[in-house]
Amino acid sequence: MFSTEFLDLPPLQTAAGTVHLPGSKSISNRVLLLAALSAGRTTVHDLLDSDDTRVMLDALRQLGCGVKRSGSTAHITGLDGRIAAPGPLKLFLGNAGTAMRPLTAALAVLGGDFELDGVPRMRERPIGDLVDALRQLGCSIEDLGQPGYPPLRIGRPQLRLDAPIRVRGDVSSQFLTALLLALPLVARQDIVIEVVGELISKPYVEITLSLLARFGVAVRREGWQRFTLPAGSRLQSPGEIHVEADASSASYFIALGAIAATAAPLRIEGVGESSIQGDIRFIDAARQMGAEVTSFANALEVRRGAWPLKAIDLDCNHIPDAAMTLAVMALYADGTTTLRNIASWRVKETDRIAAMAIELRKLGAQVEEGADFLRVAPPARWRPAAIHTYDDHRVAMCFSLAAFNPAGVHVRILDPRCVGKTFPDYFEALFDTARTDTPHIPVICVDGPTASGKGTLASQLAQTLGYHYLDSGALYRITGLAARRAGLALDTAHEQSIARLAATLPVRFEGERVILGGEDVSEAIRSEAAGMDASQVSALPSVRSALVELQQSFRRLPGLVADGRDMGTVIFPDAPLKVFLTASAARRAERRHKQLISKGIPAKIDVLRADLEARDARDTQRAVAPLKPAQDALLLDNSDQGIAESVAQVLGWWEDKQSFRHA
Ligand SMILES: Nc1ncnc2c1ncn2[C@@H]1O[C@H](COP(=O)(O)OP(=O)(O)O)[C@@H](O)[C@H]1O
Ligand SMILES: Nc1ccn([C@@H]2O[C@H](COP(=O)(O)OP(=O)(O)O)[C@@H](O)[C@H]2O)c(=O)n1
Repeated sequence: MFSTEFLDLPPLQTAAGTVHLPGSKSISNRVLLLAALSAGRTTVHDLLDSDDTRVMLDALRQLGCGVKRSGSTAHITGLDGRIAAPGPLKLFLGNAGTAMRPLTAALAVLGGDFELDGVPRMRERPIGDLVDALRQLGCSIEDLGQPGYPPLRIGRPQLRLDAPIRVRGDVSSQFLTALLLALPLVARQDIVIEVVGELISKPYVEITLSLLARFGVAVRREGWQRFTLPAGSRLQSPGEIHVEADASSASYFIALGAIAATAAPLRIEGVGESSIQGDIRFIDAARQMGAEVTSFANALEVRRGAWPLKAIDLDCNHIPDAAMTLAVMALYADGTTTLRNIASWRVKETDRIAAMAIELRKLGAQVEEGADFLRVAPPARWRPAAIHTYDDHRVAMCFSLAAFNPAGVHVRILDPRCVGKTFPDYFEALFDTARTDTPHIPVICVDGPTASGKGTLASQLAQTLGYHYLDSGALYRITGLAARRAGLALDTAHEQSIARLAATLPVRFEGERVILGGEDVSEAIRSEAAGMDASQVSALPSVRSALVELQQSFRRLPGLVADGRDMGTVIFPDAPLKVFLTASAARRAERRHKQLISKGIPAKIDVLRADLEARDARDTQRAVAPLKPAQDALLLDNSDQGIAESVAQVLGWWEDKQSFRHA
């Protein structure tokens, strides 16, 4: 997840490959409970890994259900309607409404001695309407705290199933869902549920009904008011079941395919067109705009069809969340797009109609907004923009698609971490599938002599910007180490052998750790001796060229900060910002001394200074890629600067180069 203040998207051009969407939370927890209550063993694929699903799995284990989990797959051995561990048992359900409500209903009709509780916030979330409905049925439920709220104690019921059960539908559809999931357990006769008040969130009840059907229970429905569980209903495992990905999350990648999958389709795994989620109908709208969508059992393939996209005029009431993505697709259309019947946008995470209008205008679009519509005409001239995201994950995700604009203007997404609500790795998934010509991928180079603070500065810049980081010195250090271990003297006589080693280094970077052939060498390469060895191998021209490609391969979306000696002069000559960092020899020796002592490595300041001057001399005098500022480098002497000051200075230079500074 990107937790930076902002994320700059360079111009993106095409899209390809495969994206795996995270599973839907509401489907995950329903499937787990149904699998646990049914007869037979169920393999659940693509389960969402989140707090709420972990809570549900723990509770099911406590109830004696067989649960085996490996990665995103879970094997559940169902209880076949009988609770193996009827208590006394205390179940802690965190803040998971999708666990608390249906478990309360299921345990209450089956009976036992259970106490259900959660975090303090859970004790503030109402459950009284469900409890009332269950009591009408003859369930024994005691309020242990404030009436109508958890914690609850559940005892043994005296079930009366002949009269219709009345449940309120206008507070939360989860109460109805809980009854629908639980009552098949006791359907010795037809059981009727009547909804009081206008049922909200109907698509979620659709999901419940559709999952019940997968588990062998066909609920009869009269409108949204009356539901009947037929006598003899029994939950039966379907064997295997896939948890669908969130269909509204899919919308960003369906749009991505429509806009940018020009050579081959973009594959979206986790959801197919036969999805039980209402938002999947986004596909129809995308097709109307020109997308070519092929659907598979649990995947979609999308490619660009009509281009430019076709403007549409659409009632979006049935896809309120996913429709926001259409507003950004409209930027690429051949005319004016109108999205109607979207009044609910005004009361979501933010006033989404207003937010979309403001941000689309920043990019140069002409936008008209009404109480319940949005009309978008594509920009005559695209403008770079810093997109405000209003703590709304969907604003952040859909505006990322503006980075494909044909003018190649940059797009800045402010507060990108807001995507965490539904899709924490959204931007990672985007960067995995988006393609752009290498020169578009920004690189900041930080070159300079040893102990000037390059590594410190470069890694902090990378962290602030959410960019990748290349410590090129580490590659020379690793080469030096590998050569030593191979028994090679680090001289010209062995240049070709060392170069061959360098070209095939089995090296992996795992965060701060450096792994060479399975061994963690992060410490070993940091010694001063390893630095001297690095300096020697780095003077060998064949070794330098052997490492060029590896270094350039670090230039990946969304950008790179690279530190070394020749980043700006040789490896990334086209980098938009090059910094040459220096400090006096005395200051550098002091810094290195402090650094080594703090790591418990003994060191003498005058020896360090002599070493670093020797290294400076070798680095600056070697024939190939000597240490020197690139012609277009900005010089920074940080002898009298603290770290934060150097970082701020360079970030200031970077901002000066950004076109949307004043956007
Ligand atoms: N501007 C600075 N002011 C003071 N100390 C610094 C500054 N930049 C870096 N340092 C310290 O100097 C030491 C060497 O920095 P490092 O980033 O390892 O240098 P390099 O990568 O250039 O060899 C580190 O302990 C770091 O904390
Ligand atoms: N791009 C680079 C990076 C490092 N090097 C060499 O590799 C050695 C170790 O690099 P480093 O950046 O880890 O060293 P320090 O600056 O931290 O001492 C340097 O002394 C340089 O001789 C290089 O030649 N070119």
